[in-house]
Amino acid sequence: MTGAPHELEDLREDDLARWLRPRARDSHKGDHGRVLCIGGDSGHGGAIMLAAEAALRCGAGLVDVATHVLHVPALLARRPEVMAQAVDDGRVPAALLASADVILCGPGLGQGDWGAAMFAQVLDDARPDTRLVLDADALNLLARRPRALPADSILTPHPGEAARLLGIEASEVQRDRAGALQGLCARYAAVVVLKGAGTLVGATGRGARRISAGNPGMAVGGMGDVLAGTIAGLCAQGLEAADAAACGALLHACAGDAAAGEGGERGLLPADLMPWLRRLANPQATA
Ligand SMILES: NC(=O)C1=CN([C@@H]2O[C@H](COP(=O)(O)OP(=O)(O)OC[C@H]3O[C@@H](n4cnc5c(N)ncnc54)[C@H](O)[C@@H]3O)[C@@H](O)[C@H]2O)[C@@H](O)CC1
Ligand SMILES: Nc1ncnc2c1ncn2[C@@H]1O[C@H](COP(=O)(O)OP(=O)(O)O)[C@@H](O)[C@H]1O
Ligand SMILES: [Mg+2]
Repeated sequence: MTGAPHELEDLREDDLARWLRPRARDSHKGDHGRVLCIGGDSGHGGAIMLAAEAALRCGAGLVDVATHVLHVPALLARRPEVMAQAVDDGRVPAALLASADVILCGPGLGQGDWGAAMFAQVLDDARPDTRLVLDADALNLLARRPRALPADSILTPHPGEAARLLGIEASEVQRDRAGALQGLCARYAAVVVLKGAGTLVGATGRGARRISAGNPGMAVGGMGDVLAGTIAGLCAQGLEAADAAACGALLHACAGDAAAGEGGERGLLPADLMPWLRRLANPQATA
Protein backbone atom coordinates (compact mmCIF):
# COMPACT_ATOMS: atom_id res chain seq x y z
CA MET A 1 0.00 0.00 0.00
CA THR A 2 1.30 3.45 -0.87
CA GLY A 3 -0.26 6.88 -0.71
CA ALA A 4 -0.63 10.07 1.26
CA PRO A 5 0.00 9.81 5.01
CA HIS A 6 -3.63 10.67 5.80
CA GLU A 7 -5.03 7.62 3.97
CA LEU A 8 -6.57 5.01 6.27
CA GLU A 9 -7.18 1.43 5.19
CA ASP A 10 -9.46 -0.76 7.29
CA LEU A 11 -8.26 -4.37 7.46
CA ARG A 12 -10.62 -7.35 7.86
CA GLU A 13 -10.07 -11.05 8.42
CA ASP A 14 -10.30 -11.71 4.64
CA ASP A 15 -7.15 -9.64 4.20
CA LEU A 16 -5.05 -12.31 5.93
CA ALA A 17 -5.01 -14.34 2.70
CA ARG A 18 -3.17 -11.46 0.98
CA TRP A 19 -0.09 -12.17 3.05
CA LEU A 20 -0.38 -15.76 4.26
CA ARG A 21 0.15 -17.87 1.15
CA PRO A 22 0.44 -21.68 1.16
CA ARG A 23 3.98 -22.92 1.70
CA ALA A 24 6.13 -24.36 -1.05
CA ARG A 25 5.79 -28.17 -0.82
CA ASP A 26 9.57 -28.62 -0.68
CA SER A 27 10.31 -25.90 1.87
CA HIS A 28 12.40 -26.55 4.96
CA LYS A 29 12.81 -24.81 8.32
CA GLY A 30 15.62 -22.65 7.00
CA ASP A 31 13.18 -21.10 4.53
CA HIS A 32 10.87 -19.90 7.28
CA GLY A 33 13.23 -17.72 9.24
CA ARG A 34 14.98 -17.65 12.58
CA VAL A 35 13.67 -15.46 15.39
CA LEU A 36 15.68 -14.51 18.47
CA CYS A 37 13.53 -13.39 21.43
CA ILE A 38 15.34 -11.41 24.14
CA GLY A 39 13.70 -10.64 27.47
CA GLY A 40 12.20 -12.15 30.59
CA ASP A 41 14.08 -10.68 33.53
CA SER A 42 13.40 -12.13 36.97
CA GLY A 43 9.64 -11.92 37.63
CA HIS A 44 8.63 -11.53 33.97
CA GLY A 45 9.57 -14.85 32.41
CA GLY A 46 6.07 -15.49 31.06
CA ALA A 47 6.31 -12.54 28.69
CA ILE A 48 9.16 -13.98 26.65
CA MET A 49 7.65 -17.48 26.73
CA LEU A 50 4.39 -16.22 25.26
CA ALA A 51 6.25 -14.26 22.59
CA ALA A 52 8.40 -17.23 21.59
CA GLU A 53 5.45 -19.61 21.42
CA ALA A 54 3.46 -17.15 19.29
CA ALA A 55 6.37 -16.86 16.84
CA LEU A 56 6.36 -20.65 16.45
CA ARG A 57 2.56 -20.82 16.09
CA CYS A 58 2.74 -18.24 13.31
CA GLY A 59 5.19 -20.39 11.41
CA ALA A 60 8.73 -19.23 12.21
CA GLY A 61 11.19 -21.98 11.26
CA LEU A 62 13.45 -21.67 14.31
CA VAL A 63 13.04 -19.73 17.56
CA ASP A 64 15.85 -18.92 19.99
CA VAL A 65 15.33 -17.28 23.37
CA ALA A 66 17.89 -15.44 25.46
CA THR A 67 16.50 -14.99 28.97
CA HIS A 68 17.18 -15.10 32.70
CA VAL A 69 18.62 -18.39 33.92
CA LEU A 70 15.60 -18.91 36.19
CA HIS A 71 13.23 -19.18 33.23
CA VAL A 72 15.03 -21.69 31.04
CA PRO A 73 13.64 -24.89 32.65
CA ALA A 74 10.04 -23.60 32.64
CA LEU A 75 10.35 -22.45 29.04
CA LEU A 76 11.71 -25.78 27.84
CA ALA A 77 9.09 -27.71 29.81
CA ARG A 78 6.34 -25.69 28.16
CA ARG A 79 7.82 -25.54 24.62
CA PRO A 80 10.71 -27.88 23.88
CA GLU A 81 10.78 -26.57 20.30
CA VAL A 82 12.32 -23.34 21.61
CA MET A 83 16.11 -23.13 21.87
CA ALA A 84 16.66 -21.33 25.15
CA GLN A 85 19.92 -19.90 26.45
CA ALA A 86 20.50 -18.35 29.85
CA VAL A 87 22.05 -14.87 29.95
CA ASP A 88 23.47 -13.99 33.34
CA ASP A 89 25.90 -11.21 32.45
CA GLY A 90 23.75 -9.07 30.13
CA ARG A 91 25.58 -10.36 27.01
CA VAL A 92 23.62 -12.27 24.40
CA PRO A 93 25.85 -14.98 22.86
CA ALA A 94 27.28 -13.47 19.65
CA ALA A 95 26.33 -16.55 17.62
CA LEU A 96 22.65 -16.06 18.48
CA LEU A 97 22.71 -12.45 17.34
CA ALA A 98 24.55 -13.35 14.16
CA SER A 99 22.15 -16.10 13.11
CA ALA A 100 18.88 -14.23 13.68
CA ASP A 101 16.75 -13.03 10.76
CA VAL A 102 14.53 -11.17 13.24
CA ILE A 103 15.29 -10.06 16.78
CA LEU A 104 12.38 -9.41 19.11
CA CYS A 105 13.63 -7.46 22.11
CA GLY A 106 11.67 -6.24 25.11
CA PRO A 107 8.95 -8.48 26.58
CA GLY A 108 9.72 -8.69 30.30
CA LEU A 109 13.19 -7.27 29.63
CA GLY A 110 13.06 -4.80 32.55
CA GLN A 111 14.92 -1.51 32.58
CA GLY A 112 17.77 -2.51 34.87
CA ASP A 113 21.40 -3.11 33.93
CA TRP A 114 20.72 -6.64 32.57
CA GLY A 115 18.03 -5.53 30.14
CA ALA A 116 19.65 -2.23 29.20
CA ALA A 117 22.92 -3.98 28.33
CA MET A 118 21.20 -6.46 26.01
CA PHE A 119 19.14 -3.73 24.36
CA ALA A 120 22.29 -1.71 23.66
CA GLN A 121 24.02 -4.85 22.35
CA VAL A 122 21.17 -5.48 19.92
CA LEU A 123 21.36 -1.94 18.54
CA ASP A 124 25.16 -1.99 18.36
CA ASP A 125 25.85 -5.51 17.12
CA ALA A 126 22.86 -6.90 15.18
CA ARG A 127 23.54 -7.56 11.48
CA PRO A 128 22.34 -4.60 9.38
CA ASP A 129 19.87 -6.86 7.55
CA THR A 130 18.39 -8.32 10.74
CA ARG A 131 14.89 -6.94 11.30
CA LEU A 132 14.16 -5.60 14.81
CA VAL A 133 10.84 -5.80 16.64
CA LEU A 134 10.95 -3.65 19.80
CA ASP A 135 8.27 -4.00 22.46
CA ALA A 136 7.63 -3.19 26.13
CA ASP A 137 10.84 -2.33 28.02
CA ALA A 138 12.89 -1.98 24.84
CA LEU A 139 10.51 0.90 24.06
CA ASN A 140 10.88 2.34 27.56
CA LEU A 141 14.67 2.19 27.25
CA LEU A 142 14.47 3.83 23.81
CA ALA A 143 12.26 6.60 25.25
CA ARG A 144 14.79 7.22 28.03
CA ARG A 145 17.68 7.42 25.56
CA PRO A 146 16.53 7.91 21.95
CA ARG A 147 18.82 6.33 19.34
CA ALA A 148 18.74 5.87 15.59
CA LEU A 149 17.18 2.54 14.65
CA PRO A 150 18.03 0.27 11.72
CA ALA A 151 15.78 0.73 8.67
CA ASP A 152 12.39 -0.97 8.90
CA SER A 153 12.49 -1.57 12.64
CA ILE A 154 9.04 -2.31 14.09
CA LEU A 155 7.83 -0.66 17.32
CA THR A 156 4.74 -2.04 19.12
CA PRO A 157 3.75 0.47 21.84
CA HIS A 158 0.57 0.47 23.89
CA PRO A 159 -0.69 4.02 24.56
CA GLY A 160 1.38 4.29 27.75
CA GLU A 161 4.57 3.34 25.94
CA ALA A 162 3.65 5.58 23.00
CA ALA A 163 3.28 8.48 25.43
CA ARG A 164 6.77 7.87 26.84
CA LEU A 165 8.22 7.67 23.32
CA LEU A 166 6.60 11.00 22.43
CA GLY A 167 7.13 12.72 25.78
CA ILE A 168 3.39 13.35 26.27
CA GLU A 169 0.56 11.87 28.39
CA ALA A 170 -1.25 8.64 27.47
CA SER A 171 -4.53 10.59 27.44
CA GLU A 172 -3.11 12.82 24.67
CA VAL A 173 -2.19 9.75 22.64
CA GLN A 174 -5.74 8.44 22.99
CA ARG A 175 -7.26 11.80 22.08
CA ASP A 176 -5.52 11.76 18.68
CA ARG A 177 -4.33 8.23 17.95
CA ALA A 178 -3.75 8.89 14.25
CA GLY A 179 -1.63 11.94 15.08
CA ALA A 180 0.35 9.99 17.68
CA LEU A 181 0.98 7.22 15.14
CA GLN A 182 2.27 9.73 12.60
CA GLY A 183 4.44 11.40 15.24
CA LEU A 184 6.00 8.07 16.26
CA CYS A 185 6.70 7.00 12.67
CA ALA A 186 8.36 10.34 11.95
CA ARG A 187 10.36 10.59 15.18
CA TYR A 188 11.73 7.03 15.09
CA ALA A 189 11.71 6.43 11.30
CA ALA A 190 10.11 3.08 12.02
CA VAL A 191 7.06 0.95 11.36
CA VAL A 192 4.74 1.52 14.34
CA VAL A 193 1.86 -0.54 15.74
CA LEU A 194 -0.15 1.65 18.13
CA LYS A 195 -2.07 -0.91 20.18
CA GLY A 196 -5.42 -0.72 21.95
CA ALA A 197 -9.02 -0.89 20.68
CA GLY A 198 -8.74 0.01 16.99
CA THR A 199 -5.03 -0.79 16.60
CA LEU A 200 -3.30 1.44 14.05
CA VAL A 201 -0.30 0.43 11.96
CA GLY A 202 1.80 2.97 10.10
CA ALA A 203 5.13 3.70 8.48
CA THR A 204 6.67 6.95 7.31
CA GLY A 205 5.35 8.03 3.93
CA ARG A 206 2.58 5.43 3.84
CA GLY A 207 -1.10 5.55 4.71
CA ALA A 208 -2.11 4.00 8.03
CA ARG A 209 -4.01 0.74 8.47
CA ARG A 210 -6.66 0.22 11.14
CA ILE A 211 -7.83 -3.02 12.71
CA SER A 212 -11.26 -3.00 14.29
CA ALA A 213 -11.16 -6.70 15.18
CA GLY A 214 -10.18 -7.49 18.77
CA ASN A 215 -12.15 -7.16 22.00
CA PRO A 216 -11.81 -6.03 25.64
CA GLY A 217 -11.20 -9.63 26.72
CA MET A 218 -7.73 -8.94 25.30
CA ALA A 219 -7.05 -6.34 28.00
CA VAL A 220 -4.98 -8.73 30.11
CA GLY A 221 -1.27 -9.05 30.89
CA GLY A 222 0.67 -10.97 28.28
CA MET A 223 -1.59 -10.21 25.33
CA GLY A 224 0.89 -7.75 23.83
CA ASP A 225 3.72 -10.25 24.26
CA VAL A 226 1.76 -12.64 22.02
CA LEU A 227 1.38 -9.85 19.45
CA ALA A 228 5.11 -9.09 19.45
CA GLY A 229 5.93 -12.77 18.84
CA THR A 230 3.31 -12.95 16.11
CA ILE A 231 4.80 -10.02 14.22
CA ALA A 232 8.35 -11.37 14.64
CA GLY A 233 7.28 -14.79 13.38
CA LEU A 234 5.67 -13.32 10.26
CA CYS A 235 8.60 -11.02 9.60
CA ALA A 236 10.96 -14.02 9.75
CA GLN A 237 8.94 -15.70 7.00
CA GLY A 238 9.77 -12.90 4.59
CA LEU A 239 6.95 -10.39 4.87
CA GLU A 240 8.29 -6.86 4.61
CA ALA A 241 8.20 -4.94 7.88
CA ALA A 242 5.05 -2.85 7.30
CA ASP A 243 3.13 -5.90 6.05
CA ALA A 244 4.36 -8.16 8.87
CA ALA A 245 3.20 -5.54 11.37
CA ALA A 246 -0.23 -5.12 9.75
CA CYS A 247 -0.77 -8.82 9.13
CA GLY A 248 0.43 -9.69 12.64
CA ALA A 249 -1.86 -7.16 14.32
CA LEU A 250 -4.80 -8.40 12.24
CA LEU A 251 -4.05 -12.08 12.89
CA HIS A 252 -3.69 -11.44 16.63
CA ALA A 253 -6.95 -9.47 16.85
CA CYS A 254 -8.87 -12.11 14.86
CA ALA A 255 -7.40 -14.86 17.05
CA GLY A 256 -8.54 -12.88 20.09
CA ASP A 257 -12.08 -12.69 18.70
CA ALA A 258 -12.13 -16.39 17.81
CA ALA A 259 -10.88 -17.39 21.26
CA ALA A 260 -13.41 -15.08 22.96
CA GLY A 261 -16.15 -16.60 20.81
CA GLU A 262 -15.37 -20.02 22.31
CA GLY A 263 -15.50 -19.10 25.97
CA GLY A 264 -16.35 -15.44 26.40
CA GLU A 265 -14.29 -12.27 26.79
CA ARG A 266 -13.91 -12.22 30.55
CA GLY A 267 -11.17 -14.62 31.62
CA LEU A 268 -9.63 -14.88 28.14
CA LEU A 269 -5.91 -15.70 28.44
CA PRO A 270 -3.12 -14.86 25.99
CA ALA A 271 -2.26 -18.55 25.66
CA ASP A 272 -5.85 -19.21 24.50
CA LEU A 273 -4.93 -17.46 21.25
CA MET A 274 -2.23 -19.96 20.28
CA PRO A 275 -4.39 -22.58 18.49
CA TRP A 276 -6.25 -19.79 16.72
CA LEU A 277 -3.06 -18.11 15.57
CA ARG A 278 -2.18 -21.39 13.89
CA ARG A 279 -5.60 -21.86 12.26
CA LEU A 280 -5.87 -18.29 11.03
CA ALA A 281 -2.27 -18.27 9.79
CA ASN A 282 -3.40 -20.90 7.25
CA PRO A 283 -6.31 -19.07 5.60
CA GLN A 284 -6.49 -21.40 2.58
CA ALA A 285 -6.93 -24.39 4.90
CA THR A 286 -9.78 -22.77 6.83
CA ALA A 287 -11.56 -21.07 3.89
N1 LIG B 1 3.53 -12.68 32.22
C1 LIG B 1 4.49 -11.76 32.18
O1 LIG B 1 5.66 -12.01 32.45
C2 LIG B 1 4.11 -10.37 31.79
C3 LIG B 1 5.11 -9.40 31.76
N2 LIG B 1 4.87 -8.14 31.32
C4 LIG B 1 6.01 -7.22 31.28
O2 LIG B 1 5.86 -6.31 32.34
C5 LIG B 1 6.61 -5.14 32.04
C6 LIG B 1 5.74 -3.91 32.28
O3 LIG B 1 4.77 -3.79 31.24
P1 LIG B 1 3.38 -3.00 31.42
O4 LIG B 1 2.78 -2.83 30.06
O5 LIG B 1 2.53 -3.69 32.46
O6 LIG B 1 3.83 -1.63 32.06
P2 LIG B 1 3.53 -0.16 31.64
O7 LIG B 1 3.80 0.66 32.83
O8 LIG B 1 4.23 0.19 30.40
O9 LIG B 1 1.97 -0.17 31.27
C7 LIG B 1 0.98 0.00 32.16
C8 LIG B 1 0.46 1.42 32.05
O10 LIG B 1 0.48 1.92 30.69
C9 LIG B 1 -0.70 2.57 30.37
N3 LIG B 1 -1.50 1.82 29.38
C10 LIG B 1 -1.33 0.55 29.00
N4 LIG B 1 -2.24 0.20 28.07
C11 LIG B 1 -3.00 1.29 27.88
C12 LIG B 1 -4.11 1.57 27.06
N5 LIG B 1 -4.62 0.64 26.20
N6 LIG B 1 -4.66 2.78 27.13
C13 LIG B 1 -4.14 3.70 27.95
N7 LIG B 1 -3.09 3.51 28.77
C14 LIG B 1 -2.52 2.31 28.73
C15 LIG B 1 -1.46 2.67 31.65
O11 LIG B 1 -1.11 3.88 32.27
C16 LIG B 1 -0.97 1.48 32.45
O12 LIG B 1 -1.07 1.65 33.84
C17 LIG B 1 7.07 -5.28 30.58
O13 LIG B 1 8.39 -5.77 30.53
C18 LIG B 1 6.14 -6.34 30.05
O14 LIG B 1 6.70 -7.04 28.95
C19 LIG B 1 3.58 -7.74 30.78
O15 LIG B 1 3.68 -7.98 29.39
C20 LIG B 1 2.45 -8.54 31.41
C21 LIG B 1 2.71 -10.04 31.42
N1 LIG C 1 -10.25 -3.23 24.38
C1 LIG C 1 -9.43 -3.82 23.49
N2 LIG C 1 -9.82 -4.05 22.23
C2 LIG C 1 -8.99 -4.62 21.33
N3 LIG C 1 -7.72 -5.02 21.62
C3 LIG C 1 -7.28 -4.81 22.86
C4 LIG C 1 -8.09 -4.22 23.86
N4 LIG C 1 -7.36 -4.15 25.00
C5 LIG C 1 -6.15 -4.67 24.74
N5 LIG C 1 -6.09 -5.08 23.44
C6 LIG C 1 -4.93 -5.65 22.76
O1 LIG C 1 -4.17 -6.46 23.67
C7 LIG C 1 -2.79 -6.19 23.55
C8 LIG C 1 -2.26 -5.61 24.88
O2 LIG C 1 -0.89 -5.32 24.75
P1 LIG C 1 -0.01 -4.82 26.00
O3 LIG C 1 -0.70 -3.69 26.66
O4 LIG C 1 1.36 -4.61 25.51
O5 LIG C 1 -0.07 -6.09 26.96
P2 LIG C 1 1.07 -6.86 27.79
O6 LIG C 1 2.28 -5.95 27.86
O7 LIG C 1 0.47 -7.10 29.13
O8 LIG C 1 1.38 -8.12 27.06
C9 LIG C 1 -2.63 -5.26 22.37
O9 LIG C 1 -2.45 -6.00 21.17
C10 LIG C 1 -3.98 -4.53 22.34
O10 LIG C 1 -4.32 -4.03 21.07
MG1 LIG D 1 3.21 -4.97 26.42
